[in-house]
Amino acid sequence: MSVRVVARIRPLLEKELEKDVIVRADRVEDGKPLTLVKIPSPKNGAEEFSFAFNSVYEQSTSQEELFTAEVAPHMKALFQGLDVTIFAYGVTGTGKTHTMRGGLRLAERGVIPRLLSNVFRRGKKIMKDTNGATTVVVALSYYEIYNDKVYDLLEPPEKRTPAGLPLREKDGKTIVVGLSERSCDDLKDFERLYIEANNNRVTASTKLNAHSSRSHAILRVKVTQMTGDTVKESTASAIDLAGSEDNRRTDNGKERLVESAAINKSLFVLSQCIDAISRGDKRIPYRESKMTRILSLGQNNGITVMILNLAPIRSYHLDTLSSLNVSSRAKRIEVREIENEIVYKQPPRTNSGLGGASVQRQPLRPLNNAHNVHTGALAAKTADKAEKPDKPVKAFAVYTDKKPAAPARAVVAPAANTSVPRQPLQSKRPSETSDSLPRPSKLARPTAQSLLRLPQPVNAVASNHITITPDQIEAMVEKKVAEILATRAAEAAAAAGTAPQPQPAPASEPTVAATATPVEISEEVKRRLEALERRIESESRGDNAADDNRSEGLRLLLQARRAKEYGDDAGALHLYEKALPYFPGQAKLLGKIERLRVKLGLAAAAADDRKQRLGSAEEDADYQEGTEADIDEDEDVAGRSPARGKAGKKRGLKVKPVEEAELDDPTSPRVKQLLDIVNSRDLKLIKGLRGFGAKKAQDLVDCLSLKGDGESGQIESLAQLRMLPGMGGRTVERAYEGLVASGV
Ligand SMILES: Nc1ncnc2c1ncn2[C@@H]1O[C@H](COP(=O)(O)OP(=O)(O)OP(=O)(O)O)[C@@H](O)[C@H]1O
Repeated sequence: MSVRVVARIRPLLEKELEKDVIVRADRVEDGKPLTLVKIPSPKNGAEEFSFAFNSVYEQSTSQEELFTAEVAPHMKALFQGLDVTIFAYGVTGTGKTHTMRGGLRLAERGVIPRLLSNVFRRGKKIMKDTNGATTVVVALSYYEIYNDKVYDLLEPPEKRTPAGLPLREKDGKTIVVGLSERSCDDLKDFERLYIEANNNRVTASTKLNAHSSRSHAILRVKVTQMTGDTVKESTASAIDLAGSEDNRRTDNGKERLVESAAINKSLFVLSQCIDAISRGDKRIPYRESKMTRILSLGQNNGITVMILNLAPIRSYHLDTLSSLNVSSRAKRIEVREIENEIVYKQPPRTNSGLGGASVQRQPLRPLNNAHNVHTGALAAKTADKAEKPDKPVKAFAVYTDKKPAAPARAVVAPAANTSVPRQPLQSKRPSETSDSLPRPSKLARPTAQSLLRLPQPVNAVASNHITITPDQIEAMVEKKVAEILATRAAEAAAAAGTAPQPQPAPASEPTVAATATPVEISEEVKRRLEALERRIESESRGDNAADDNRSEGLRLLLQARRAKEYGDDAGALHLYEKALPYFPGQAKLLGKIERLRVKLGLAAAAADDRKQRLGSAEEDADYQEGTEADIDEDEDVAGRSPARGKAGKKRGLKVKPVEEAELDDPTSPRVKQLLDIVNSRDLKLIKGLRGFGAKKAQDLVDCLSLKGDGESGQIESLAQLRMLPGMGGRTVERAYEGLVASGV
């Protein structure tokens, strides 16, 4: 299966104002097609996020242009036996129904009527070209998923049962039991059926959209080609998903809230599936909602086009960012398309009810790299034809266009946060390099520069690797530490009513200031340097995963926020904790974690943790400022919540902070004990580690089992453990501290 992800920005509606437009389409460079969506940071309007897609369609794009570019190229594939799925995703009121169904006027017709028109035309042509030797039959099924129940839209509403139609797994496929199917001879037939069926669809008025679709609508167009004894069957599915919405913005009543919770939950599961697939997880949670079960993203074969609908205005800001993040993950899903097999009439092929998955599902094979390319021969061919000479960018990236803050400093060249594209590596596969479009660089872990909050160099955009030397790092760290210690000393002196300490050395002198004792400084410097070296070391390993860290962190935060909205506090906590390594020491994030832990009755550990973390959090707060960990709504961590009070009281429980050297000593009994537990791959034992919930433990076991059973499958050191997906420094430290505290 290949997934092509495109974005469409809808025009302004009546009453919407040009001055509120914040979303725009852009290109990587002049002369290239539109492939970027740009949107300002909600925290800092001067900073802009960019999301890259296979294609971006701006406000003025007509229905015909979208269809011609995104759907028409796959019609040939449909008749060659590939399943084609087109789905519209986005917040309510962003134009999904307009895109899929469209208006009544000819020019306003959306993807669905155009697709049907194309299918009938091609079908007739095939029959004519083969002098009737091949017969093409088109059949429709159309149903909706409303409040996680499936209803047949081709049947009158009175026939609906409260429980809806059941789903069943059969031969590895999900089928809707009892779904009707109508054969359809021409466009007129289709229009009659479709209009009638749409009257059965649940829509309602919300504050955001007067005719909001409250259900996911799935139209399956089954194309059966019969030549002699052979039958080739393929399905085009067009899916108009219900809009995700923020209930705080909709003033929804009880009924709407229930609907909305069901919609949001299924879309949340969809985003989790997309994430799981793009991470290469073995377990894809698609069974957790009917919509994802039916959509079978990650299970089906063929071609998928995901159209992300976006509203251009400010009132959708956070929702738009959230959708952009989800679709960005979808863009990384890439597996080979498989043509549906040809079957022979004897015995005749049974109708699947779902139509689409007429062959056994083939599990997704995610790409090892983070690029989305059409590797399938067919897709490559269509892509070549459709996209030459301006093939859309093949890589997905999220990055900010931070404006240079200060004059250039020659010493440091930043690794990321640039809007200037990076040249593709020569070693890449031809399909990745052939489009010759440069790939914009992504946000990575904080660079040495950002860690120290040095001014951005003017020439930042021209560079994409670290050129900082160890001596320079040392000088900078020492300078920064000296400044911090001096400030603290001054504050302490002021608080104690003693004379103020001297100010730190001027910025031009990257040496230790004379405000703290040499012993204090060298220990502090050593600790910071080691931490910094580890970070730089992992960064300079240069793997693509590190390159994605920031966007991964953002994604986790957005997911956590959603989980919280659904009342899934445990899930939210887990996701916030997973996000923490990407925003180490981020005060607000720590606050959210702490509050959730308290809420979930994990107060003691929260207090413990908080105290452990605060030391570095306070120091790090300045360079972390403005990271997207702040993206959501909660008040500052230093806040006055009862949680903090409670946590504060339990501080006596804190164990002695772990020395870094201790953690890196493989002969330390605790380190050995922790490694033994990890290497046992025993879920129960791992779950018993501090900071490990069921999910994290399962993730670790899954990850270890991927490494195999041989010697190489063993984790030899905590440094190695830290590098595993989902682990990170804090997790390992906490697990270690837990063992120390329990004194086992
Ligand atoms: N490309 C477009 N051109 C003109 N009007 C558009 C376009 N896209 C959307 N609209 C208009 O915007 C409004 C909202 O669109 P639509 O109902 O399709 O949103 P939706 O995403 O399907 O919302 P929901 O999820 O609530 O069903 C409609 O009035 C629609 O006509």
